Amino acid sequence: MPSISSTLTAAAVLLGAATANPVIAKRSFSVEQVERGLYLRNGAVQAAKTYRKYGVAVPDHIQSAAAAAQTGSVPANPSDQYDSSYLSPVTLGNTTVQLDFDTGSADLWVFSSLQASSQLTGHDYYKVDASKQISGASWKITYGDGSGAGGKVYADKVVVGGVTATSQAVEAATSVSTQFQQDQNTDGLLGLAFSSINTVKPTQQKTFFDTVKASLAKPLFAVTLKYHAAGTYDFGYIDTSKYTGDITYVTVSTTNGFWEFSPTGYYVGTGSEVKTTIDAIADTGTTLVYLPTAVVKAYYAKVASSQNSNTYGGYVFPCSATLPDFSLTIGGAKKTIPGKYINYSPVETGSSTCYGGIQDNTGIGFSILGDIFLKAHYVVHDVSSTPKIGFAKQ
Ligand SMILES: Cc1noc(C)c1CN(C)Cc1cc2n(n1)CCN(c1cc(N)ncn1)C2
Repeated sequence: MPSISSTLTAAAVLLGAATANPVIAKRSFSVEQVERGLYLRNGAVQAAKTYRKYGVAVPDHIQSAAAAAQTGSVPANPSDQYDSSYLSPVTLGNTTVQLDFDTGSADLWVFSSLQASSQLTGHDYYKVDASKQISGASWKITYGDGSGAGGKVYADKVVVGGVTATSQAVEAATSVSTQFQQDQNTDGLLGLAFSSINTVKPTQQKTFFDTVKASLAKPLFAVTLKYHAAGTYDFGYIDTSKYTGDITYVTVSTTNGFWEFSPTGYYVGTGSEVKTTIDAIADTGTTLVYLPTAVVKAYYAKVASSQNSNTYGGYVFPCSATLPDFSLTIGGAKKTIPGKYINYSPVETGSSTCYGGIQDNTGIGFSILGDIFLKAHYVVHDVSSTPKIGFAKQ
């Protein structure tokens, strides 16, 4: 078996012989170096990798630090038969509650012993400990649908799927809006947007992900919401068993505190691409998809007997309708919502008129890719360098 170097030499000679001119022309070229963004990775994990790469025993202190790199997974359970929201178990101090993980907000808040007991019926709630209170801190949040809550702030241990934040800001409610009072499934929210939109005053607090990201094996979380079934939120790792094909990544703008990016076109059913730039956020806390008027009109033009109803406040159609798929172009790749996911629910229990999962974004100021879109994809939220979001088909 010839040595590698002799083979390479022979190849070089052959290559040389292949050119007509016996003197190999001298060419020059330069490679421009581009400074890369900050790579936030778990140092011990990277160091251990390097030792292993060169066959060197990993020192114990690096081994144990790398071993300490956290990963975890928690279920995302539909709150009702229509996937109105998804709930995940979280342990705050020594109480486990069911929280709505919300990539569209940045407050971790929970029903608490600060509320009137009449508001706590049917809920698990956080029993505050005055010794853990963050003195002088308060919070107040209002969501896009007008619901909201407010209260005081405590620093406590928070565990999500085994990932532990030893001291996390826990926002204990003193009051919640009627939408939350009437929803006995939701004990609060865990915000996964950027901490720049956290509402705690006078000192803004970090999200759970911001608190733990440096301790994670990889500074990312992945969302697998499902159609009428339990999915997962994974922290610190990518689970290749949860998707098919490639993950398409796009850089996000964090200017508004959201996972915000711009699809460059859309498809209705088997139609051809309509190229148009759409400013959108990925938002697990929003049930439906909200898109520009023209896009929504083009979609329902292909749904027989659909109408934009003043009575029901949005596009409705016969529950028996066959709905076309809807796709967006993200990072040059076509990302599809199956038509059946776009039949959200009957407008009222027992009605044969159904409410669309795609609605008009008028008045919002941007588009929202809520659960109806997200439940068809494996969605990676990665802050290892410039924040980016990745979509793969489930
Ligand atoms: C939602 C929902 N839909 O049917 C039910 C039941 C619920 C849950 N229930 C009514 C209570 C409720 C209201 C809201 N949520 N939960 C989640 C936070 N909300 C958001 C988040 C966000 N990123 N963007 C807009 N709003 C509003």
